[in-house]
Amino acid sequence: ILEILEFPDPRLRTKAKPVTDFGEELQQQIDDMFETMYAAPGIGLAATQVNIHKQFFVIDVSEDKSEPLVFINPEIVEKRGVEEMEEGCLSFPGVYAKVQRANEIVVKALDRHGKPFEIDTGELLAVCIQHENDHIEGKLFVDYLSPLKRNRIRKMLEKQQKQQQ
Ligand SMILES: O=C(O)C[C@@H](Cc1ccccc1)[C@H](O)SCc1ccccc1
Ligand SMILES: [Zn+2]
Repeated sequence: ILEILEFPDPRLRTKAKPVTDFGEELQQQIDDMFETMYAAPGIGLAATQVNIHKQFFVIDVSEDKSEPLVFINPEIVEKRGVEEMEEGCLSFPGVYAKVQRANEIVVKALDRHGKPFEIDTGELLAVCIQHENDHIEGKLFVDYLSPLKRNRIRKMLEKQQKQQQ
């Protein structure tokens, strides 16, 4: 289980680098991220959140952990429509906020063996891909909120973190 960075940790703002080596280290990191995501529990987890600054994330929106997906060096090549969803984030325990995102997207990425693939998807999977893709760009869902709301969330989490020290 990997430790998940919590806002306002500045490392969450790091821009991840493209993956070039698909060897053992990456394979182990992918397995560790799935284990961490399922344990959270969550339906997505980006490498940035566990302080690995490489461009990849894992997702599984299935009910029974049956559809693990790995997106490496992802590129969202098309966005259509708009939908609003109440989002959570493993880096913001207990924080939920409405975010508007495209409701249909086309994504190009590499799988864990470096093989290119493309998917055209919508609904929860599309929202999750956009949420995770933001993470590897150092963008967080609170960036879509007003500065007032973002500061309130920061103060609340800093208070929570002080109590845990
Ligand atoms: O990146 C993360 O922190 C994991 C996120 C992924 C996510 C956020 C918003 C909307 C969809 C996915 C969540 O912690 S996973 C928890 C969750 C579970 C069911 C539905 C929405 C979020
Ligand atoms: Zn998140």
